[in-house]
Amino acid sequence: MQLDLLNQLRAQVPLVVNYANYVTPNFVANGLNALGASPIMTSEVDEADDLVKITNTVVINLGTINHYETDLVWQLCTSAVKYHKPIVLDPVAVGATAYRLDIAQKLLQDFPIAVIRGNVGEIAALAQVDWATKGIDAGTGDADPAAIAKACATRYHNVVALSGITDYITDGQQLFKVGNQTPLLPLTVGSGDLLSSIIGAFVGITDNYYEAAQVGCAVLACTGEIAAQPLHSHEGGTFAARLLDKLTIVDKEDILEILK
Ligand SMILES: Nc1ncnc2c1ncn2[C@@H]1O[C@H](COP(=O)(O)OP(=O)(O)O)[C@@H](O)[C@H]1O
Ligand SMILES: Cc1ncsc1CCOP(=O)(O)O
Ligand SMILES: [Mg+2]
Repeated sequence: MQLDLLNQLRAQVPLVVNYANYVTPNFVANGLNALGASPIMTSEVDEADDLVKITNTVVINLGTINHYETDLVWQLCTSAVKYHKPIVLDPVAVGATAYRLDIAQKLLQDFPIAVIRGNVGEIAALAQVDWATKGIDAGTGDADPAAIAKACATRYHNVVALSGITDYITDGQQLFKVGNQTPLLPLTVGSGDLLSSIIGAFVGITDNYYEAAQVGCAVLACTGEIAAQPLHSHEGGTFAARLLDKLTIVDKEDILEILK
């Protein structure tokens, strides 16, 4: 795993344009900023091309997608192709409604999405694997998450980061797992959104999107473990603040010391 990407990120301060949902943008922006990237959220189609021209990456989060903003999303992705900028997709709750699934599938059909980051319910929906999805959460099913992730990456010819108690990162062939975890991460609404944008920041500084996704998952999972260490299982609010504190100072050595 190329953990040197963390030092590279802090040296390069990649700009990450986020089409964010309206629930967690502040947490995502603060998390990116704490890690050393430079976030910008936008909701204006008339500035999309100018923003993408100067960005490292475009992150599309479908958490609160709506028919007023589909033109903005398509413009951000069209400009990303024009300026050869990678796109990361977070298909929030894509299995919950036909509307969300349709939008996600059209995006994947129309644009070369570099990385899809989602929980198992979301990735299963895109891979068309049976799974009982539950809104924004992972839901339940029998299929093997690693196989679901591989099926999704193979279908869309990209990298998939399937997050969960273990994170599975795959390009359809290779598979990498991150075993570090704390229950306080899934307890924090927005931790998945932040993970997608952190992966976006790493994708913005290397052409090896498979490596970038591995490092993004390892950084959040390990920093989460470090932040959670002194806390009780109900202290999600304190955890979110401590996570931002630790993202500011976590380094390659901290991660290598505990990486599982
Ligand atoms: N059951 C779990 N136990 C511990 N960590 C988890 C669990 N599920 C997800 N995570 C971690 O929480 C973070 C957010 O992932 P996840 O909750 O899967 O995304 P989302 O919020 O989009 O559903 C990731 O770092 C992931 O590794
Ligand atoms: C609750 C909610 N509703 C639409 S987006 C969103 C936040 C999802 O955040 P995450 O996927 O990181 O838990
Ligand atoms: Mg999510």
